[in-house]
Amino acid sequence: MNERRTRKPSGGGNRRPPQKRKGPQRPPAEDPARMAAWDVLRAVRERDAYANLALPSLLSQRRITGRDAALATELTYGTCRARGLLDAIIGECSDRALSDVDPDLLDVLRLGAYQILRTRIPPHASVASTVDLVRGEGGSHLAGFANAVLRRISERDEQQWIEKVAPPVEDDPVGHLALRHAHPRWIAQAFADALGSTGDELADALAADDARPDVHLLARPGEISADELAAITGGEPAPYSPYGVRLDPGTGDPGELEPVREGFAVVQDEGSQLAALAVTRPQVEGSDLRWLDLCAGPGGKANLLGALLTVDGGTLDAVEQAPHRADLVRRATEGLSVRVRVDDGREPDLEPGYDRVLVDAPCTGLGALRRRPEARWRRQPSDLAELGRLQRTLLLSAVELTRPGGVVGYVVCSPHVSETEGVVADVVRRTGVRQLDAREAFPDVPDLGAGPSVQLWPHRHGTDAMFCALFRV
Ligand SMILES: C[S@@+](CC[C@H](N)C(=O)[O-])C[C@H]1O[C@@H](n2cnc3c(N)ncnc32)[C@H](O)[C@@H]1O
Repeated sequence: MNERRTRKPSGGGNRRPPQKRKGPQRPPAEDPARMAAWDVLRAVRERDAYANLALPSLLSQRRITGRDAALATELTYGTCRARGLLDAIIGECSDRALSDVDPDLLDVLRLGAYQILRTRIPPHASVASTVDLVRGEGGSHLAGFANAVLRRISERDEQQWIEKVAPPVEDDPVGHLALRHAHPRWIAQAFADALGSTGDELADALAADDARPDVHLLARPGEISADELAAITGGEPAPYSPYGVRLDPGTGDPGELEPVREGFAVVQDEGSQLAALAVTRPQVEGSDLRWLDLCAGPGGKANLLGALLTVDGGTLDAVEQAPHRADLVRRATEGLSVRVRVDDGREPDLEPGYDRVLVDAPCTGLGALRRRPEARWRRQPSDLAELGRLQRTLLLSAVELTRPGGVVGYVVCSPHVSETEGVVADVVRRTGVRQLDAREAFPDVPDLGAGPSVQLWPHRHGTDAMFCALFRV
């Protein structure tokens, strides 16, 4: 093998870093798609920006549309998702530790590596276009470093790199699958614990979690039926939610659809619809017109519950601690019989005696990683302890606020057992509240496991990984 090609290139650390770019205001470059992707990667790293908010706003500021916008989207989201896998491979191809490589340069190497390994762009074009970016921003010596690293990466395809850098599946199945599907190990382990699998099902779950999710709409009850909405939007009725519509992947921006602009429909994952509906399913004796949503912002489930209750003549109280998120709830539930309150759900200033209470608790969001490309690399296991305390306290508060015979639903968008079964077991032990078989509240949904709680999964149900437990007070 050619010695120059096998020698690990060094660079970045002691040399002049790429000039700081001036952010979104700078004029579009010759390669607007890649430049936009690079700028968003930097905003994610430096400012903790959300890629799925930063990118659309930057595309619109720079008037990037059509194929360039599609390419920028693919490169930005794909690179954010695959970061851990890309870093492992880049690390193999550089003689410097990644921590010694200038962070801007590392971002562009990730962008180049992603193109080489996970797109149909020919490897030589991926290398050349990335090196051009570096040359334009950082000068020729850094371009040389980038060229050497990326050319080494292009000597193998993704499968071959995984075989080289991942731990052997026989020694460490979770570690192997985590790297193969570009997830942090602790998250792959959390999925494995929840599924009871370190084999094929874990691989399916991680693969589905690494894919672009379908977009679902909620047809607002009382406004439009799912069949009508599907006919207007060209989507199809969702498999399980009577109010859900699954959009065709080529539909474009769902916010531009007429029924969404006019407020007859909103974007909402089918799993969220099912979890909200589950709280309405168990029978309660006597009055059933006073419901509470204890963690309501930004108002997705309050919208569905409020619409159902408005049709029946009841009222939903929607509590949200953050004022700006309470505003979102107000907007989402305009025209419905919903009272929005800014309050702390742990000790709200409310009259107890609700017929149904939903606790859609703050959580790690490990069940919706598909929707936030960078989220899997930002979350930390240390987030769990504080969230766990909050989740327990909110669920205990919900039990206190519910009348005897009423129903409480505990929902999190996470399969992590410490946020799901751990919280449920603790609250059942402390209060003696009776857990219901939540599977009965998900009619016609297959593969719900042994119960009594329900855990939805992208690979089984095509939804986010929502967890739902139901209780009778
Ligand atoms: C998972 S989100 C709820 C999503 C919402 N149910 C929906 O479907 O759109 C959790 C919400 O709880 C809010 N929250 C956090 N701590 C709270 C507290 N102590 N009391 C009330 N709300 C709280 C957060 O600001 C966040 O908006």
